[in-house]
Amino acid sequence: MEGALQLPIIDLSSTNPTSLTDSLRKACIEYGFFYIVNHGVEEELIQRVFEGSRKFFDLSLAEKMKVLRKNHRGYTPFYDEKLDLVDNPKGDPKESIYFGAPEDISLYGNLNQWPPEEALPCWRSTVEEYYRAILNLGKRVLSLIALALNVNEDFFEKVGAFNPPGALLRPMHYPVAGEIDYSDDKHMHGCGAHTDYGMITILMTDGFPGLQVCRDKLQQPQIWEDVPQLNGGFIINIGDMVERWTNCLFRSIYHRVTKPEQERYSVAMFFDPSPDCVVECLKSCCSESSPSRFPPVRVADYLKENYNITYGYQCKFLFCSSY
Ligand SMILES: O=C(O)CCC(=O)C(=O)O
Ligand SMILES: [Fe+2]
Repeated sequence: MEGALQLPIIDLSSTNPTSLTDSLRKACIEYGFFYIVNHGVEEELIQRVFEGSRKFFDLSLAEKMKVLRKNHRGYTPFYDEKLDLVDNPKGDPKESIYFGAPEDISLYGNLNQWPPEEALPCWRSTVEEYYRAILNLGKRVLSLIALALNVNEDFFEKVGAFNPPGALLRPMHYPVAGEIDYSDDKHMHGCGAHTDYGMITILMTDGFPGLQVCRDKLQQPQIWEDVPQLNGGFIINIGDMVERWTNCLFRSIYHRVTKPEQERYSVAMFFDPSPDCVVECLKSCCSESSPSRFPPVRVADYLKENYNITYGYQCKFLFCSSY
């Protein structure tokens, strides 16, 4: 642990659009991580999501296993996700649950999975309300990111990134020693080092520390800096897809969560573009002297490859629109 990082704070209530997009551009280039404040999401809704999430993870393992992840929606038990096989060879000692868009009705119906309403009253309505609020916020942030890249503000809509919606909401729980045996691996982290695969991630934590970033993964020894929760703010990071669109101008930064000293909860929304969207370097981000570093990629192919590595399975249904 090398100390806390002073991340840029982007104030969405700013009445000066040029200074807003300028500061956002700088934040995406220099850090790939930033806070947003005055975002319009009610504190009361955030508290309800955390309260429901604690109650969900408090259910018995047998109850949680009834909503075990299928088609990339549902409960992911401890050690299911393998993000860093060096430090966390058994997988990450955290549990989580994935939700897709409430409106995402596939051939198989809505794929989200819910425990019975009696077991967890109002959980479904709270999660759906939060999903819609963060989806709107994410669309707003992505339109500002588009302006910061000097493309039209509806760029991400126009390339089909939201049609159908690919964003996944994921409440997470990091237990303390006792519930999890950390003793056999002293380097183990709550969440192994990784980058996020999508466009952006919008994260809220319960305020307990743990999140760290490594701004230069090639530098040895690596320097990991703490990212504290900012009161009233969301933490946003750039994902691999925006890094590829911008030819590494906007950076998808390695991050992890340390072994928790207190029980810790967080809720992330991953803005993955739609499966059939093709991500290709923006013209303004490459030239003869600085050619594109990545070939165009179909989002379904990129996500499939990465989810297969981290979960070790074929995620067919996640991409059912493309089969
Ligand atoms: O729980 C956190 O603070 C971050 C988790 C994370 O980075 C992820 O799930 O991708
Ligand atoms: Fe992440």
